Order: sequence, then structure tokens, then C-alpha cells
Amino acid sequence: MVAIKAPSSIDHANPLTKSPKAAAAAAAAIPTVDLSSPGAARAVADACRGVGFFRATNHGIPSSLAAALEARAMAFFALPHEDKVDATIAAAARRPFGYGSRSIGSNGDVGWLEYLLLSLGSNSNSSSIPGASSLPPSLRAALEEYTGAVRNASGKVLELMAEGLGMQERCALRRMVDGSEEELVRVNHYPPTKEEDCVAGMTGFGEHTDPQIISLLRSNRTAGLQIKLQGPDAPWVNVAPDPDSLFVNVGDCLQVLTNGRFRSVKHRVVAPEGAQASRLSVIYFGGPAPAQRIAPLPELMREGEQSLYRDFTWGEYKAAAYKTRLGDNRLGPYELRNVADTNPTALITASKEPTAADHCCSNSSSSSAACVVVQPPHVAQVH
Ligand SMILES: O=C(O)CCC(=O)C(=O)O
Ligand SMILES: [Fe+2]
Repeated sequence: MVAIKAPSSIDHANPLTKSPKAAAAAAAAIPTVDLSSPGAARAVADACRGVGFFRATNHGIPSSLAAALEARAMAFFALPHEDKVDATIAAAARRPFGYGSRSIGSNGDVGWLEYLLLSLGSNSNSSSIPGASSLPPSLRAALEEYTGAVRNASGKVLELMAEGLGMQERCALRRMVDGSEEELVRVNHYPPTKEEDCVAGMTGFGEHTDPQIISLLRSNRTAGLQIKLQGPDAPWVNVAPDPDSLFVNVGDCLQVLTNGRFRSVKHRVVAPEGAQASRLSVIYFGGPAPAQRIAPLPELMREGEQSLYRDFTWGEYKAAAYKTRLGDNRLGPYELRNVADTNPTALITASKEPTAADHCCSNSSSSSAACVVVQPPHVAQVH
């Protein structure tokens, strides 16, 4: 990776790295949900309404799969630059997939990272990743095993979300993602920074929200991820790394589908400082099919409640987001009312209590016939 000195990527607004007291308060602000507990649905919904982000334990991904992927990915990123480019030639045939270094998207965003970005394809029954054919076989196998497991974990979380929202159909959110052809995996590698490279607080990955429905992140033990609590003046808080847990983000589409009940979370990564080890993170993004209409789910709307957004399809949103910078307010052009101005208490009251919802997706790693969605052609990717 080429060393950079980029003043524009220096971020001094990181008070929590300086104050242990604030760091402790921040850690307490991030909810933890045991996905296997009886109260998980309610806890997931509370976390999504509050922070839009939570730490999930008992997520069902064997630690051996995550550790194997971490080791293979580290070995891959240690290869010479040309080898990494050559090994991702199959994926790179469909931009923006493949290997990337420093550039994030095509609109000038840069970060202190290199990454591998792959589409998981349309067949959630198959573990094979279409663009992975030219990767080292051991990395490909580790990715396929891990992504199979993380897809299941995502499905489980989406079911808990639907249940926590009081929806009749437990699989209503899950089926928007299963087999959508819009599931991605991204492996980010943030090398340690040396004094000559930068000053403390250099941006690893700039501030943004994830545009899809859901993202599930697993990292090694190196810190760097920060989330912004909800509200215009809310602070940024450090997310203590925990390789045994998954971190779940509410994405922009889920905010719209719930008419602002669930909040998409702003997050960013500060590059590892000094002599620390690299940060390695693996993020699964669950997006809907391009033709999927993104609008508040009628079932969630209270009588007389108005949509906060103008309708769009995921294909439209993705194409629009692809033209913007990472930190732009991508939902802004679709807002009919300011979400921050809405009375959150009213929206919370409007959510129904968790019910004994229909279990059409339970214990299923793939979409059932009832969960199949139309798959129109591929359009430009956001991540
Ligand atoms: O690498 C990380 O820890 C987070 C990166 C991220 O937010 C993303 O890839 O969307
Ligand atoms: Fe992200």
C-alpha cells in the first residue's frame, strides 16, 4: 500500500481517545444483545430504535470460521500489490468489486485502508462466491464458509427485528435480503500507521451510513471503529473491538422501511496508531433486490401516520448513492419531513408489542418459496 500524507483525511474530533471516563460512558451506550435469549426480539428492536447499532453475542458463527478467514485475509493482504490485483481479476470484471487500496468509491473518498469487496451472488443456497474464482483457494474457502454463516446470522437478526417491531410475518424483512443478489462482503485491512505516515486520528474509513438494510461486522482485536450516537449534537463513541461478537448496523433502507423507528447509524474508522497491529474487519451487507420498493411498511404505520420519505427503489437509491461522497446525507433528497423533528415517543408507541409471529423463515438458511423476490439486472454498487 502506498503511504499517504493527506491533511484532508485528518480528523481531530475524536475526544474519546483522550478521555478514559468518556470512553467508559461510550462503551455503556452501545447495547449488547444475546441473540439466543428469550428477550432478544425486544432488545434488538430497542437497540435499533435507540442507537441503530448493537453488539450481538451468541450469533451462531463458529469462532473457528472467523479466525480462519482472519488468518487467510491477513496472508492475502501481505502479498505484493500486483499479486493482490491479479488474484481479484475475476471480481474486478464487475466494478467496484475486487481489490482496492485507499480509494473508496469513485468520487474522491480516500482512507488508510486496502480492501476486498465481493458480491455474494443470487443463490443463497450455494456457498460459491461468483467473483472469488481467482482468489487463493484457501482464502476463497474461508470466505465461502464465513459468508454462509454470516448470512444465517443476518437472517436471524432480521427475524428478531420483525418480531421486535410486532410484525405478523417474522420473515418480512429477511425475505427482502435472501436471494436478492445484493448481498456483499467487504474485508477491510487498515495497516498500522507510522509517524512519518500521519498524525494520530487519520481517517481509516470516513464517516457514513450503510445504505442497505443491515450490516454485520466482525473485526480482530484492533480498535478504530466509532459510531455517532443519534441526534445532531450527539458524540462519537469508540466501539471496543470484540472478535467474538458481531456488530449490527441499521442501514438507510431499514430506517425508511420502519418510517424512522429504526435509525441508520453514522460510523467511521480511525486508522490504527503507532506500532499497533493492523485492523482487519469483515462486513456483510444485506441489501434488497434492485426493484424492491423502499417505503414504510404499511403494517407498521399508525392510523394517520405519514411517510417521512418519498418512495424509491433500491436500484434508484444505489445509483444515486453511487454518485455521492461517502459522508453525504444520502437519504436527504428523499426526506419529506426531518426524521430528527419527529417525536420519537410517538413512533415508539406506534410500534406494536412483539407478538408470536409467523415463523416462515425460522431455522432456514435460504429463502423459502414464499420468500423469493424478483431479481432484475445488476446495477452499480454502492460499497
Ligand atoms: O472496517 C470497518 O471496521 C468498518 C468499515 C465500514 O463501515 C464499511 O465498510 O462500510
Ligand atoms: Fe460502513
